Amino acid sequence: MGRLVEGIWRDEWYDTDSNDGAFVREDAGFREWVEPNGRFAPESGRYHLYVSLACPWAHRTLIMRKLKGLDEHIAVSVVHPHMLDQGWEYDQPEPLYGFTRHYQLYVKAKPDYTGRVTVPVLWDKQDATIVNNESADILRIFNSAFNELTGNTDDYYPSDFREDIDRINARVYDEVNNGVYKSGFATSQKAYEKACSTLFAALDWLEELLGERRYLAGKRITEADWRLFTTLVRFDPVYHGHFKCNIRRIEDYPNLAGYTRELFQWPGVADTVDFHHIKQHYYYSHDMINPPRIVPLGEGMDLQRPHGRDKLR
Ligand SMILES: N[C@@H](CCC(=O)N[C@@H](CS)C(=O)NCC(=O)O)C(=O)O
Repeated sequence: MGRLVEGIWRDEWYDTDSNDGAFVREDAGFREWVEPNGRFAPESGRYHLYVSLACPWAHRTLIMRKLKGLDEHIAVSVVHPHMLDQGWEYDQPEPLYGFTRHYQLYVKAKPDYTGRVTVPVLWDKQDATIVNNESADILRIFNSAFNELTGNTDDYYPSDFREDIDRINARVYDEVNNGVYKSGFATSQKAYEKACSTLFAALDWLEELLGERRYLAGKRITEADWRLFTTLVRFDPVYHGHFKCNIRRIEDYPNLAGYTRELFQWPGVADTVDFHHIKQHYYYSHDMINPPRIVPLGEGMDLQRPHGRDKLR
């Protein structure tokens, strides 16, 4: 694990000391957009998506790529699940430049880049650069930018739901998606307890909401659901133990558990979930949390069971 400083790789762990033991996530460095008549036009085969199957942020983009029928237009490369002293690496050299380390892409895009080297990355083959490395943006790009090419106009950020979606996303991002990391990467008891209690208060809120609504924003599935799902599906097998988010399991929340199963069973989605990568990545890579690197056997809840969410229709 490390970061680039002016284009040079440095092996270092997150700095929590300057924040009283709390983990603070760095903002993504590339935030361009794919749009008709823009620098990055929506074209088939022009973009490449680099992901980790373990990473919840990258996972969202894989789901949206699937839901929006982009498989044949945007190819994908997957990093090895273990993120060690060279950061993310490729088992086989990646297809565009033969790189074996993910940071090489960042240096190619910006030779003096300073910052973390993360997945997902949406890469433009034409200009040989990173278009965007923020999953929340990539979701929205996939949601609408390629509609003319695919003919798929399914909308996961519909205008009349946006206010609700944005409000829900804001809390889910800070307290749940990032909340599990704040709990797991905390290096002081106080920072851990704060993150973990905030996380479970948010899960309690979601449990109640999902008792009234089939999906987070109402009757219709939206990006807010897919953003939450990738954290929920990792929760029982990884975050509950490895990140010490152990006040309850998702399985102990009837509505959240049924909802997680429904989203898992959504056409195409189960294929994007890889528990081997998920468990190997977290338990093996974070040796400061798990020094012997033992990967536990359990895989969490049975996601194939009927979800029973139809009753909320
Ligand atoms: N804001 C980014 C965060 C992405 C992110 O942090 N990805 C993790 C993997 S789950 C990563 O690549 N971490 C490497 C690092 O922080 O050095 C997004 O949502 O796309």
